[in-house]
Amino acid sequence: MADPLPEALGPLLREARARLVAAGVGDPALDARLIVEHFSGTTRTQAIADPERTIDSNAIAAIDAALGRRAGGEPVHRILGYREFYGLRLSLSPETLEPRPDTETLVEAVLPFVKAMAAREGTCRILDLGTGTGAIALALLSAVPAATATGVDISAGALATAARNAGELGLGGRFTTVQSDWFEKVSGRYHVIAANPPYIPTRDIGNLQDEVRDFDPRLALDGGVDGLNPYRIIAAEAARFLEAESRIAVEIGHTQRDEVTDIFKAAGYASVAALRDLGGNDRVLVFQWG
Ligand SMILES: C[S@@+](CC[C@H](N)C(=O)[O-])C[C@H]1O[C@@H](n2cnc3c(N)ncnc32)[C@H](O)[C@@H]1O
Repeated sequence: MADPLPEALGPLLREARARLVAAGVGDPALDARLIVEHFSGTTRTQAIADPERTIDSNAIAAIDAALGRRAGGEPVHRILGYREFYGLRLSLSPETLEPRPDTETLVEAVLPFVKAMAAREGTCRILDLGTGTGAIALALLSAVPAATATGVDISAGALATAARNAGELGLGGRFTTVQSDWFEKVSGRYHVIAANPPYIPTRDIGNLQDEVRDFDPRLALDGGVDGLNPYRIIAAEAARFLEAESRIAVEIGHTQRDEVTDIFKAAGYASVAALRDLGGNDRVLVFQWG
């Protein structure tokens, strides 16, 4: 059994880190800091300025349990219950994918268009297909006060989390949710459709990192036999829900650029942009309709 954790903040952080190092965790210093700060309600500045500060026993017990979970392989943001995305704190639930920094590339890709549409038309209607935590829609709404968004997901649990996130961020008045199998229950027309659909081929799910395979919902990962099924459905049906001069932007797996481009071009869309993520991988494709 591990030694009891120290009560003073500085030594507590050091011991937390040592436990995660011993467990072989990838970024032990960062994860130890996130866990200690979250459960003790302290900040990085306090750890530097006041390392002798005493942490109460309830917080120590919570940190102890959280370190055990992290050492056992649970992703740190699942333990904290939230993840930052585009500067927004988004709550997670078992039904939601953890939003990833790569997906911020999609937000950046359509943001200028959303801003321009809102300036020209007084609004910009956004449809976020497979919204999960609401990450993409809420990031765009937070940046463009005149925009509105509809978040679609097949998972009722994900939509409940997205609606809660919208409310907590003060964006609930401009965000609605629709439980739907892609476009089945969707109505209206939109200036922007954004989607980060499941795109992992079914046979590759077993080879994903443990933290992804065991903790992100399978519904958020599995894109069918070749990983491209959701793109085929979206490309075939989106036109009926798009305004003239609109945009559709999709996140892709890093090897899928040509295949997904072909799917959208064959359905009548024109390619507008292809963007790479911070790691230099192909990540986002933007198409125009009309
Ligand atoms: C890769 S996750 C993306 C979540 C979020 N948009 C993000 O970027 O973090 C894909 C999402 O699509 C949803 N989904 C899967 N199949 C769907 C379907 N047939 N219709 C609607 N949503 C679906 C999943 O529940 C999941 O929330």
